[in-house]
Amino acid sequence: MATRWGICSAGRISHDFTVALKTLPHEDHQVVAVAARKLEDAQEFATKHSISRVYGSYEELARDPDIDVVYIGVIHPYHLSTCLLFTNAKKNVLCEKPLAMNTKEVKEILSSAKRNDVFLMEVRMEFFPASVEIRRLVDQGEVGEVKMVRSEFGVPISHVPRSVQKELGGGAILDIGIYCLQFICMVFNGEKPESIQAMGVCLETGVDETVVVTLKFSRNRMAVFSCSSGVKLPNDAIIAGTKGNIRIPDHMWCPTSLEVNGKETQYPVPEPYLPLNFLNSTGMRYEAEEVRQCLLKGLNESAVVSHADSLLLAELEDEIRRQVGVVYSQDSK
Ligand SMILES: NC(=O)C1=CN([C@@H]2O[C@H](COP(=O)(O)OP(=O)(O)OC[C@H]3O[C@@H](n4cnc5c(N)ncnc54)[C@H](OP(=O)(O)O)[C@@H]3O)[C@@H](O)[C@H]2O)C=CC1
Ligand SMILES: O=C(O)[C@H](O)[C@H](O)[C@H](O)CO
Repeated sequence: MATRWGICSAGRISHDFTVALKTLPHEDHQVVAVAARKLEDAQEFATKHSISRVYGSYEELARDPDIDVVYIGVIHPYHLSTCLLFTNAKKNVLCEKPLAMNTKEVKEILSSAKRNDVFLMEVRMEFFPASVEIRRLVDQGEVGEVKMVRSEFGVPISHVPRSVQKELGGGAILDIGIYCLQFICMVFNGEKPESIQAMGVCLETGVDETVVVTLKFSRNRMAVFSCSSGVKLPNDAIIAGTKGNIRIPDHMWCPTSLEVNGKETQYPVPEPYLPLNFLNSTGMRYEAEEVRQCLLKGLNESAVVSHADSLLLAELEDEIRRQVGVVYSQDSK
């Protein structure tokens, strides 16, 4: 029996995720419905992706009994409301990053998933083949004890309204710095840092443009990352251990190659059948398959990206924003 997906929103990443799903066997994954705020947007999306069921509201999708899991691709400020809508409708959920605007919202989402006994996961980078290999190398001590992790993600996206306008969830940390945090948490296996120091500069809109963060972990291990919505950075990452290192040479948030002690290996993702909005988005197919496997086993969370992982990420995001001075309206509700 195929896993039947409903797509919430007809936006850019929803397009990419749908393309990613179509790279998987049809007998395993089927996109059966799409919902958007405007019916015409959903209809246009459905035509492009040959989706049979079309809804002009998220509520109609929530009422569709033939959906096994909903992919939420709305912008960050609407992750809470849509996660609550679908979990309360007993729907399993894969929600885009960041899971929500702050820790309080994440806790509300996680408790709703638990109360409704449904699966929920935040979109993360852990499932790319290159990320799977990184986890294997680190777990097996191939570079010795990891003592230092460095990462960066900078792209000039000040022209993207949702990346810079506070009411749309703008800010580098929640949009792109989150990948650096995910990477660090992945390498250090979800361990909470002993201390964190952040410094950043903000736009006139009150959201962070560029942030530099240092994290100290137990056993004198360190991590540092920088993110910026104002400039392009090399966007590589390195994991330095006592016996060697692993380097992600480019686009560390959607990795397709690794250099292990200087030896490079490619980990390609499938070619898309339609042009993508974002780099290497077909790599999201691997997370979709993780969802399917979890549902087949009757699990409500993935062991690879657990609810505790999402909670830690939100707590780190909150602390960085506190130190940098970024406050969203959602923080005072
Ligand atoms: N995993 C990844 O690689 C990526 C993840 N993302 C994440 O995905 C999410 C969406 O990003 P992206 O696709 O670029 O966003 P879009 O700007 O394409 O918006 C996505 C959808 O959000 C809804 N929306 C947009 N603006 C508003 C608004 N002002 N009020 C209410 N609803 C609105 C619309 O839904 P509708 O169609 O129903 O009208 C829209 O289609 C973000 O949270 C982002 O962090 C983004 C890029 C890559
Ligand atoms: O998740 C992402 O990859 C980011 O949202 C986008 O890549 C970034 O905002 C550039 O559009």
